[in-house]
Amino acid sequence: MSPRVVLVGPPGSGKSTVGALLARRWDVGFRDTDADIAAAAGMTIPDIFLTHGEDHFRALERDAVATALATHDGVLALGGGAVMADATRALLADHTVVFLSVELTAAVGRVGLGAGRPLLAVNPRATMKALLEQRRPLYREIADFEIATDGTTPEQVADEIARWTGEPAVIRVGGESDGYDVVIGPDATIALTDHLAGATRAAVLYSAPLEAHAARVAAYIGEHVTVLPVEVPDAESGKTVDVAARCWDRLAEAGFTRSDVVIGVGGGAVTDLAGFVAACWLRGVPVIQLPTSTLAMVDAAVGGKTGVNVSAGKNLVGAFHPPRAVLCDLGTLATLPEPDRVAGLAEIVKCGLIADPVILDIVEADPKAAIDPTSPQTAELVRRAVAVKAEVVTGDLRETGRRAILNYGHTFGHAVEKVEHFGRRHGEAVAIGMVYAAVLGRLTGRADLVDRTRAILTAVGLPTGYPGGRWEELDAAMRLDKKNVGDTRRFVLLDDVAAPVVVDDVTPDLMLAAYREVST
Ligand SMILES: NC(=O)c1ccc[n+]([C@@H]2O[C@H](COP(=O)([O-])OP(=O)(O)OC[C@H]3O[C@@H](n4cnc5c(N)ncnc54)[C@H](O)[C@@H]3O)[C@@H](O)[C@H]2O)c1
Ligand SMILES: O=C(O)C(=O)C[C@@H](O)[C@H](O)[C@H](O)COP(=O)(O)O
Repeated sequence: MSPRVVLVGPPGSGKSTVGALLARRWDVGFRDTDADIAAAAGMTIPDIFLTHGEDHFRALERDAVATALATHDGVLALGGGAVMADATRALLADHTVVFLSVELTAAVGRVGLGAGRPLLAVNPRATMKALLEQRRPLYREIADFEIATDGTTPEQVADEIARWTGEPAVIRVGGESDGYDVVIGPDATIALTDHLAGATRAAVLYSAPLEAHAARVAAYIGEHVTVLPVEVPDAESGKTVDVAARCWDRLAEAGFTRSDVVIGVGGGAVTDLAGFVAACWLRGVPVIQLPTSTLAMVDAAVGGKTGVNVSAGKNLVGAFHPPRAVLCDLGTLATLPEPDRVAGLAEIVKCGLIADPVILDIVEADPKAAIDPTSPQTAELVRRAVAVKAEVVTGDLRETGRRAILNYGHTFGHAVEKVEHFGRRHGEAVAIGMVYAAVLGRLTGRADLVDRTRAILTAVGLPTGYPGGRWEELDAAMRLDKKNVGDTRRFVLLDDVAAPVVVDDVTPDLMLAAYREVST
């Protein structure tokens, strides 16, 4: 038996409040070792200090922590000084420990001037400052995860801890009646059976690298529906009208009706194809997306854009067809090749640049963790990026206005993909496109984000330049961009981080100048 999570932190960090919230959320018990000590001694903590001294209290505390770690399976909060004991820190090494950090001002503001806290009885502010400095290294030594509680509510802290400990995040896209959930977690696939209502058949579209996962999905739903496995060519080679037609033939053979469901299992190319196949069959059947790449989770599978490529360009044929649900099983990322994980970070960084600067902070703080499919940072980055897209799409499903900001970096990025005959990863092209857009932003008098954009993309291994001598092809491809209206050329630029604007007044000279600046 072991606590689900152990909360440590200084006085005023909110351990007891957050601990009680988590216990209720998980329907488990909450235990506080300070309360255990007071109950066992039959007196308050201050009285223990006054009557028997701190050394005696610390001995009682060591025993109380050891007992709780061995006998409690819910949420456990330790007294602020418990980590001072070497023996306690040694015991905590085998448990999931979260450090709730708090800065001095907030801590003093929360605990007041020491009422009822023996260690803060004299000169509380100076004593608290010394405690924080003395104990912070010890908290960090034993913590698996640290969360700053300054400026946040206990509910927000509990949410973040729940996510970090693997609880699926559920993000709603659209309204309660016409929207859908995006479920993000280590085993999100298990939610699939919640979304098969009314279906007799399920066509599972997948490509070879996902054959094993698709087989697991088919086995998992096999007792609920008749499964029609449909293997499609991998990556961009599957995003064609011919492949879609072959899928429709398979649905016809299986007698697929409007109550049946298409399930896309794979990267963005598969989810785009699956969505397009579902959008057109019988003029629309439900699709459930099971994205297995970072990019598909944070972008392709969410938002309802479906489509295929044609010789004239990328994604030029398609439909808006929102899914019934999107299940982002983070566990599938373990087999995603690193270049594809890196490519997905481009769309995550994009979300940081257009809407959520915390994304940029997380990636800049630890680029390696951002690439690691098992890191808590990856889970948080996926959740934040999905939240950005969900908020934008909810307000503008068919890209009649604000949704265009999600296209940041794509005008030049899609042109790169076209010029390279879709041979380059979408995320890599978008990365180059974001540098191009940052240069255009500076050239048009907006914030200069070029260096920060280049630095963050380089830190995770994304390209930031493009060969020269290809302007005519690139310019011609950008003329076909779906954002363009009439003869105007529209770009999404940034007045500053999280301040996107859609403009149609970028001159050809500036477009060429920006290309020259990103040319390598
Ligand atoms: N519809 C939209 O709104 C939208 C948004 C962004 C991108 N897209 C589209 O998404 C596509 C890019 O998606 P992508 O980056 O996922 O590329 P992808 O679909 O080509 O997948 C990249 C490679 O990774 C493999 N793969 C995927 N998940 C895996 C896993 N868990 N384990 C092992 N291998 C795995 C795939 O089989 C493929 O070989 C592009 O076609 C782009 O246009 C669409
Ligand atoms: O969902 C959107 O809208 C986006 O622009 C998201 C993009 O990141 C994504 O690559 C999308 O597929 C591009 O849309 P498109 O309309 O330019 O094909």
